[in-house]
Amino acid sequence: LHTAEGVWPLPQTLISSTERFPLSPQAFYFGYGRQSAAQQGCSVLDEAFKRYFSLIFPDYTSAYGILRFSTDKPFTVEVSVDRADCDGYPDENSSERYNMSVFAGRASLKAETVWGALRGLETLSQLVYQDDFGSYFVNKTDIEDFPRFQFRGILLDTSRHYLPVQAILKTLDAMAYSKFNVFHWHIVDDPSFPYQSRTFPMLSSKGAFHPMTHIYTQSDVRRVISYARMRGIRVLPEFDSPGHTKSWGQGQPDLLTPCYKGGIPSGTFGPVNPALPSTYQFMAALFKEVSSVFPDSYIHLGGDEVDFSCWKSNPYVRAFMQKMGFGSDFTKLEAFYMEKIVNITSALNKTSIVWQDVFDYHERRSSLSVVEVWREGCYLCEVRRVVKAGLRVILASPWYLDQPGPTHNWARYYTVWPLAFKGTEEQKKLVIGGEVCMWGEYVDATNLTPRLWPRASAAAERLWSDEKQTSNVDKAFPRLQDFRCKLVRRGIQAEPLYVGHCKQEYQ
Ligand SMILES: CC(=O)N[C@H]1NC[C@H](CO)[C@H](O)[C@@H]1O
Repeated sequence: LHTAEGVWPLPQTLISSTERFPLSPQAFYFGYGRQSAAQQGCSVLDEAFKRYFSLIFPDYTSAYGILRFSTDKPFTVEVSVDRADCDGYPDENSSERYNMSVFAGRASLKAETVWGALRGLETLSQLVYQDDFGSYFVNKTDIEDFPRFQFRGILLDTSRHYLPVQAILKTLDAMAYSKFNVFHWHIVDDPSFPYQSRTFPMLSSKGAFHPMTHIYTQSDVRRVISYARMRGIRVLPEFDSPGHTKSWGQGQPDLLTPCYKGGIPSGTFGPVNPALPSTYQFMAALFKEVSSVFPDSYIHLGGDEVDFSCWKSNPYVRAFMQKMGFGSDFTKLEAFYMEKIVNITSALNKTSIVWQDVFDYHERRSSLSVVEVWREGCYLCEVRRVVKAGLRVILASPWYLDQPGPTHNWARYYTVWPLAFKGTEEQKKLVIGGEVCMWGEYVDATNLTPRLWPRASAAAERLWSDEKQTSNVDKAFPRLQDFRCKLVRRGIQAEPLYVGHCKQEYQ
């Protein structure tokens, strides 16, 4: 697989030939085109040139190299971008389009933005191959490429199990190899609160599994955001409420609803208490901090799986319901609460994403922006309902990779057709992309990587490539096997798809 067929995800249009050019590491250069708006000193690309040199020539060390690679005909990769957004962040509108031509002695990579250039460098790194003697080659190739969907995410859950920062950075590396561009950080939940808030330090000192070893300091968070930016990956933080907030109550007394039994508090707590003004003051202060720590203009507010029984048992909440005219319809209370939080974050210039439960409960859906569809069943029916309401959709349902089941069944994540519902072109445009969810109930740093890769890469091709060219599982299988060996060579412990071998096995 030495042609562009060997690139995963498959580029939109590619023309490659059997003509090939030898490469020698000590005569291989990255440079900026004269017309490029970005030039030397562009942080994202300078870093990428170094990173991709090592990825393209993994066994090259200067001493070793000189002995072996004699053909020192120089090969230059000339990168040109229209916009020098070198010090900015990728966002939901960033163009990732690139065009690349590879011919004798030279490759020309052109893109609108540095983010598109990063995608082209990843493709180039997958086009280079070694013959059985270890010599490097690249075939003559012409590629025009761009993503089918703008939002291509991976969710990690760092509450059910704590993930060391190194595991998160490793996942960001692997994401870039498959051209994912959003890291959805489900950072806190019921069991633990590892985010160290400077406004409310008690949240992690009381709510983390351990206040010193199982936390993310502000510098840890900044490191993840910076590492992701260098790879053209957005970091989308999720602070899920009003449910999934048990750990919040440890550090913030009075935040959660006291459940009642027989007319008196039972000592257990439920979702965030929607009846207290102090709740919204706390939330406003927390989201004010979160909005300044995470630069992305989107924020995920959760809103999934709210159990109403505790709210029902609490006389003060019931009285609040009467006062608000909600009667005994608790979905109105959840909608009221979510609308308040959406308003808090939009006042902070953030666009919110919520799980589909919020949409399902809501009448006044106009206050919502993006809905993430995650429930099983006819998920395209749900997608259709959401786009008919004029809202944008992220599809996660078919890609819950944390779920047990025939884990080797990568085809199950490949044969997904996100737009296979009755709708207008306008409505289909509202499907902005999809997301692979790796929830943490049974996952920590010991099994995260093999459970995520290469199965998530099956979704990556669905989200990046042209559907017509990538709808045949039998044609994809050898390509994904080949790509899995590239991941292994790059130090990603991607599990095997079936019987076979890699030239270089993991060790
Ligand atoms: C939106 C959502 O998925 N909520 C919960 N659903 C089941 C998941 C495990 O597969 C997690 O527990 C997650 O917190």
